Amino acid sequence: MTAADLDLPLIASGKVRELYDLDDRLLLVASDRISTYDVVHPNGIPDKGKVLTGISVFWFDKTAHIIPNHYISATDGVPDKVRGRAMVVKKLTMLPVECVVRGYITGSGWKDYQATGRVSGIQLPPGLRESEKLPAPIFTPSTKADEGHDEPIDLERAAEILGDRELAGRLRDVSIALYSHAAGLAAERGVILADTKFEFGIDEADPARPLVLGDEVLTPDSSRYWPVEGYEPGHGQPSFDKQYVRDWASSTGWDKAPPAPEIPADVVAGTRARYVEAYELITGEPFDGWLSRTS
Ligand SMILES: N#Cc1c(N)ncnc1-c1cnn(Cc2cccc(F)c2)c1
Repeated sequence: MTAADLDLPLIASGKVRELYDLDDRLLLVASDRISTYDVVHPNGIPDKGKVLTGISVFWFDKTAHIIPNHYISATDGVPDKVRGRAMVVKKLTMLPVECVVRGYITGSGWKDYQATGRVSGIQLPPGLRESEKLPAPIFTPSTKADEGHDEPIDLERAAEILGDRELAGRLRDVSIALYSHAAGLAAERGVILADTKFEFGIDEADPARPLVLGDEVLTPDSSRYWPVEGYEPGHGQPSFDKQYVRDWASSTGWDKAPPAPEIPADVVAGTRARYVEAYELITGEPFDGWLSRTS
């Protein structure tokens, strides 16, 4: 699968997203590409990009009272070719720290905890089980790696990288406030928000140089969502959106090294259904509503 190939200057491209230049703004495009075990499959999931964009727009609206964000529009200025899966956003000076908040101990955090009893330098109580809810959400920042995985850092190192101890503390406080608010709303809808990653920037176009929430926000690609039904500490939890395709990938005997296998039509359809279900559970709205609002 290729990038959206728009007649716009491409600024950046990730595994599943592209960023285009609109002079004083940017166009953030979510593709239908899907990666499992950090490898992108040759065929995508129809409407995945639209689901993730719709979820971001939902959360930008629900969190704007906590911190301003870069979202401008999902219609005005969006080329027809990517309508519904692209956002016009403010051009920010992005901060070089990934702001991860964990409400549950899992993934790389679980591995660090098993090895050291700590995550990103934060001492946790002994005896926690995998996937257990933490006594309180923790801020576990990481550096942005160009290749490979981001490196976990503690708050002091984040302050050094930012060159601003107060800003590091603000990123921690705002990230935890955003996570806690979103986790509360998700819980009301029967979904556990286990952890998430925020990215922030400075809006230099504003004389006040405010801190602004950027990137995608609280999507299944930047977060771990688990169904409350069946939640059980002591082992890994099924990913709300990707478990279906991960289970298939594991059943094929694929060694998880590139190239990733082509996803069969039935697994594509089942995965699309999980993404649409995630949109409707998280937002409380029918997915068709997003498509009609942006078509
Ligand atoms: N969001 C945002 C943003 C902004 N509002 N202003 C300036 N820069 C960025 C920006 C730069 N890199 N990224 C990550 C990224 C996102 C999407 C696709 C990619 F390839 C890479 C985000």
